[in-house]
Amino acid sequence: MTAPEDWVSARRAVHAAGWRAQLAPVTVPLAEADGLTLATALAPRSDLPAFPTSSVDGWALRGRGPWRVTGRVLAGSVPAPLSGDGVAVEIATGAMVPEGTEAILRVEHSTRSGDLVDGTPKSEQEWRVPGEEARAGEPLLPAGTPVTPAVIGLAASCGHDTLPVRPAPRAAMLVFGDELLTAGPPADGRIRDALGPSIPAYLRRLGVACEPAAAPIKDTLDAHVAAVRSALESGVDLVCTTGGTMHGPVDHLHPALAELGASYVVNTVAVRPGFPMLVAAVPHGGRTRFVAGLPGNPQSAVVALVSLVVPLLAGLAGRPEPALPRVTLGEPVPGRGDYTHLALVRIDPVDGLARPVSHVGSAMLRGLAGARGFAVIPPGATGRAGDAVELVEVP
Ligand SMILES: Nc1nc2c(c(=O)[nH]1)N[C@H]1C(S)=C(S)[C@@H](COP(=O)(O)OP(=O)(O)OC[C@H]3O[C@@H](n4cnc5c(N)ncnc54)[C@H](O)[C@@H]3O)O[C@H]1N2
Ligand code: MOO
Repeated sequence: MTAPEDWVSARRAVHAAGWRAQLAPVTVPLAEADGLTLATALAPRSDLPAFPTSSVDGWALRGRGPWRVTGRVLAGSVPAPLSGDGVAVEIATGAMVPEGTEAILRVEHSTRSGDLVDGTPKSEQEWRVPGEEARAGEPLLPAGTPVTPAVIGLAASCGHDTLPVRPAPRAAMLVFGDELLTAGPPADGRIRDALGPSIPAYLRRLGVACEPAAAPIKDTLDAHVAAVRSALESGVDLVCTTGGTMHGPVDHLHPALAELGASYVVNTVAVRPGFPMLVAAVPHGGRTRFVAGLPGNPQSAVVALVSLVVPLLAGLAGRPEPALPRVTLGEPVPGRGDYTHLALVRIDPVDGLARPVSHVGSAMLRGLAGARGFAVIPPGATGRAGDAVELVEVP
C-alpha cells in the first residue's frame, strides 16, 4: 500500500492536474454564463461611463444666474451644447451633460419663475465624468473569476453581449456495493445507498452537470471496468465513484483503474476521516479525464468530495486553488496525530463560533446534515477554544 499524501499537498496536486487539463473555452450569451468561469479578463468596451452623465434631476447651467431655460435633455439622447452664458436646460438623471455645462443645480434647490430659474448649485460636481468607473480596455476581473449575477451585470454595463467562459465540467456518478438498496428501509444486512442521490446534488451545487446515479454497479471487476469505461465514453470530464477504495474481497476500484490505464494523481491522503480517497487521470478520447474514488463510508465520501473534487473542479475551470475561510473555535477539537483532522462543526448563531457537532462517525450522516463544514486541524496540532482555523464548507 502507498504512503498517504499530506492533505494540503494532495489538494495542490489535484488542482494542478485539473489546471493542466482545463476545459476549452466557449462563448455563451450573458444570460447563460451564471456559474461558469471567465476564460479571459473582463474589460469594458467603452469608458464607464462612456459620456458625462448627470447624477441628479435638475438644471444644467452655464454662466451666472438667474438662468434662462432654453430646453430639456432626457436620458438616452445627445444634447446640443449650452450656447451662451446665463442659460439653463432642464436635465434628467442619467442624461448626457451638454457641452459647456459649468454646474448642475438640483431641482429641489431651484426656484422657477416664468422662463427663469435660480438657486445655488452644490459645490461638488453633480455628474459622473467619462472613465470615472473604468477606462475602455482596463482589466476589471481576471480570467478564472467565477461568473456571478454581479459579474453578469458588470459585463452588460461594459457593453458585452457574450462572454468567453470555461464550460461547466460534466460528471458521471457510479455507486459500488451489492449491499445497497435504492428504495425502502435498511434490513437483512442491506442498507440504503446514501451517496447515489446526494453526491450528484453536491456536484450540481458545485456547478457540475451530473445525472443521479443509476442502480449500484455489481461487485465484480468486469462490471466496474465496464461501468467506468461507458461513463468515460459518454463524454464526461469526471467520473465519481463511491466505495471499493480499500482492498477488501470485493473492492475492485484499484484493479479497475489499472485495467483502464489510469495513473494516480493522488492515492490515499493523510486525513481523517476519509483517507482511502483517490483521484486518477485516465487518457480517453484524446484528452485527460479523471476518476475520483470516494470511500464508501458516507461521511468519508463527502470529506473526499470537499478535499479533492472541489480543487480538481477549480483547476478544470481555470479557477485558482480554493482559499479557505477561517473560523474561531468555540470548543476544543482534538487532532488526529500525523493526519489532518476534518472535524464537522456548526457555526453558533449567537456568538459566531465554530462548535463540534455530535454523531460524526465516518459511517454516519446525522452530524453532517446539521453542520456548516469541516474545521481543519493540521497534523500534529490540537484545536483549542479561541483558535482561528480553516473551514472547508459543505456545499
Ligand atoms: N482492514 C481495513 N479495513 C478498512 C479500513 C482499514 O484501514 N483497514 N478502513 C476503513 C475505512 S476508514 C473506510 S472509509 C472504508 C473504505 O472502504 P471502501 O471505500 O472500500 O468502501 P466499501 O468497503 O465499499 O464500503 C465501506 C462502508 O460504507 C458503506 N457504503 C458503501 N457505499 C455506500 C453508499 N453508497 N451509501 C451508504 N453506505 C455505503 C458500506 O456498506 C460499508 O459499510 O474501509 C474501511 N475498512
Ligand atoms: O477514513 Mo474512513 O474514510 O474513516 O471512514
